[in-house]
Formats: sequence, C-alpha cells, structure tokens
Amino acid sequence: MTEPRSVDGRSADGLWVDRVHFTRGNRLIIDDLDCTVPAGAVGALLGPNGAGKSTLLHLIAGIERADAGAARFGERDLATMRRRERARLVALAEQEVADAPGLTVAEVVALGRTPHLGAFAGPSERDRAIVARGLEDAGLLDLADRDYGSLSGGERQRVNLARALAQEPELLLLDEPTNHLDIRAQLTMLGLVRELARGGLTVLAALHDLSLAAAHADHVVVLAEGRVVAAGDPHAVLTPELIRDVWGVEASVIGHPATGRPLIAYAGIADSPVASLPVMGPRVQA
Ligand SMILES: Nc1ncnc2c1ncn2[C@@H]1O[C@H](COP(=O)(O)OP(=O)(O)OP(=O)(O)O)[C@@H](O)[C@H]1O
Repeated sequence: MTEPRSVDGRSADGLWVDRVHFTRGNRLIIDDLDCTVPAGAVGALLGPNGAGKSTLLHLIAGIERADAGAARFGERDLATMRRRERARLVALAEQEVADAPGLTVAEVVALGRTPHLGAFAGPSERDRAIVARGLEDAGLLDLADRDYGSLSGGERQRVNLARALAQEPELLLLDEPTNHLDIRAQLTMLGLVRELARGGLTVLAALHDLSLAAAHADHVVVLAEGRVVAAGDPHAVLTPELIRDVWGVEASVIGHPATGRPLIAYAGIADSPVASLPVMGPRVQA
C-alpha cells in the first residue's frame, strides 16, 4: 500500500499503519505490521508484555523512526511531517511526563498548548480556556496548583491525559491509560475517551484489561511478537482460542449481562505454551 485506500467505499480517514518494520540493534521489534483505526473510533491495542505496543505507539507518534513502512493519518504521512505540525495532529499520553521538574499540574497541562503557540507569543485566552477545560475533563481542578512530582500514580495518569487533550489532537495515542487508576477512575477515563471519539477524535489505546478494552473499544488490534495476529470487532476477535494462543491463558468469553459486550472470565494458565503463535496463520488486517 503506497496511498491511503478506500475500503468498501469508506474513506481513508483515520489511522493507517502500513508495513511498518522496526529493529533495535539486531532485534526485530515490529515486523512488517499493518493495522488501521477508522476515524472517530476507539481502537484498543492489546498483547502480552513485550509484544511491541509501546514501540508501535512511539513509531506512530514520531518518537521512533521506522526502518520501513509508514503511519498515516488520513492522507498525511506522520513520519515526514514537521514535528510541530505532527504535534498539532497527534498526542501521545504516556505514563510519566519526563520534562516536568518543579511544574504544577496546570503548568504540565499547559505544555500541551506548546505546538499551538506562536514563536514568541504567550498563551492566549483560548489557550488558557483549553487548559482549564482539560483540567476539568480530567477531574483535576482541585489539583491544578499541586506540584506534579507530588502526585500519586493515578493522579499523574489523569494529568498526562489532560496534557494530551490540551494539544487538541485529531489522533490520541494512550499507553496504558488506566494503569494506577481505581475502577471508577478507569471507567471515567475510558468514558471520556469514548465521548471524545463521538466528537470525531480517533483513539488508539494500549490496554492490558481485555474486558475493559472490549467494553470501550470499537475495534481491537492484537499484537504478539511485533505482529498483528488479529484485528477487528472485539466480539469477533476476543475468543477463548485467541486468548489461549496469545496470552497462554484459559478463559471463557461471555456476554455482559447488562451491555452484551464481551466479558472475559479467566480460568487459569493454559497447559499449552504460547509458542504456538508462529503458526497462527496469515496476518489479519482490520
Ligand atoms: N530501549 C530498548 N532497547 C532494547 N529493547 C527494547 C527497548 N525498548 C523496548 N525494547 C524491547 O522491544 C520489545 C517491545 O517492547 P514494548 O515496550 O514495545 O512492548 P509492550 O507491548 O509495550 O510491552 P508491555 O506490555 O510490557 O509494556 C520488548 O522485547 C522490549 O524488551
């Protein structure tokens, strides 16, 4: 694929990862990987530890550069666009903000406006309003003046989301956004993400909780050993067989009594090792 495609008459809007290949030293980390997330959809990026989820998010966000292949948003190639332009299009919320020594929560969130500020201009009223909105959406108004370094893991996670939202991206990448969050905060976080997607935001979130992913994602992409082994509707993808093959865990998948979404009940470690993966058949493209 060299150009964004139309699939079944749908437009090429959304995220397209096309044959991305990435090695570190001699180690193959991402292996000729294709996947898509339709515009305005919530995509969940799933897979065991070390599968390549964070690396793929870094490649899409332009933090790492692929050896081959491309990530596009609509018709725009994310790797070749200018950094500032890309930062107005794509935001990545990771678990820690590294460059925040001595900053308050509000100041960290305001960093999200950087790509929108003029060369020597300070923040405008609109910039301030967007930061205030991000703080409010992430439930951080009470913490706005606190030192970021003094926050708990869950509080930091919400700041990182608010900073990414302040970027006003069209594509939001989230790396384990529910890590450290209590159950109510997890549901609030993913509920907010869903609401933003209804407003047109495209989201790709690396998650470990399969039931939580199935409850909130329109679309799942399952990685193992740097490859996509399945992708599509959570109902179709998250089967007991796939969970056994990819995670080495026995599970039943039942419909949630209230929502009908897949609910994964784990029964234990599978007898068969995960080593069956290389024979899982051809790569599946969503
Ligand atoms: N800086 C690095 N140097 C060498 N190898 C790395 C580096 N960063 C990641 N890797 C390796 O790349 C592979 C993919 O890592 P990655 O962090 O993308 O996986 P992940 O799916 O996000 O895992 P997790 O669920 O544990 O966060 C792993 O084998 C990891 O050890």
